[in-house]
Amino acid sequence: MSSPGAVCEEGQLSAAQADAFVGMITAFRDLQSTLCLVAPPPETMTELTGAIENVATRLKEFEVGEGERFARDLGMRGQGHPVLIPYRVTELSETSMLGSVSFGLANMGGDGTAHGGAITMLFDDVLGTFVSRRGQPDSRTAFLKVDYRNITPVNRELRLTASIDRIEGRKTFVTGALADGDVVCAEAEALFVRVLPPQP
Ligand SMILES: CCCCCCCCCCCCCCCC(=O)SCCNC(=O)CCNC(=O)[C@H](O)C(C)(C)COP(=O)(O)OP(=O)(O)OC[C@H]1O[C@@H](n2cnc3c(N)ncnc32)[C@H](O)[C@@H]1OP(=O)(O)O
Repeated sequence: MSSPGAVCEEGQLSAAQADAFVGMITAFRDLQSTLCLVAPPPETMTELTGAIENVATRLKEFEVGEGERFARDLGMRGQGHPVLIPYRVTELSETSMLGSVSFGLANMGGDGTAHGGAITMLFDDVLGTFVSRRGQPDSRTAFLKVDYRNITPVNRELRLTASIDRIEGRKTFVTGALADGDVVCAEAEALFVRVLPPQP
């Protein structure tokens, strides 16, 4: 079955590899979310811990070097990484981006709202990827400021916007926002600086 929204147009993976990997990551995310909801008896937890350890042991058979790892195929917009928040890009121009995102239960801080750190991580990933595509590749976050304007609900489709404000030499200044309908949940302001060789 094809995973909805699997995107790898810039990556090295074939469509079949990308679909299969995103499927595995999606199952892992479901596990993380489920863990936030349950209260099993100790013997069940011991049994399931063994099952999870077995999966990790099996996967370790396929460890590869940097550059060959599927999770680093960053063309997949957060979908191919077990911890990043997956999002969709619906419009992309030279200086702006529109997309959508939904935080899962595993990203919850409390009372059905997203953890502030998860929101900041989303902005870093979205703005960094956007700068790589439309600003300057090989840039790193120099600063990232987030204003939490209102609570950010989990399990709800939110609007994600980003724009490049200006480029000065190696510096790309960007802003981003996350909104629930007309309500602005959070806003971000960031500077990405293009690294110079031999910087890693
Ligand atoms: C095939 C295609 C694929 C496409 C799809 C690709 C996808 C690919 C997506 C990646 C998506 C992941 C996005 C995550 C991105 C991270 O999270 S990166 C990790 C977090 N960031 C870091 O670890 C950065 C650590 N810091 C550093 O490495 C260095 O401090 C930096 C940022 C490279 C800058 O150091 P530097 O190169 O020595 O530059 P430096 O001379 O200090 O500063 C350059 C200029 O920036 C200014 N500046 C530097 N820092 C600051 C600051 N904090 N505040 C204000 N100004 C500053 C300086 O004042 C200077 O300004 P000018 O004098 O030129 O006007």
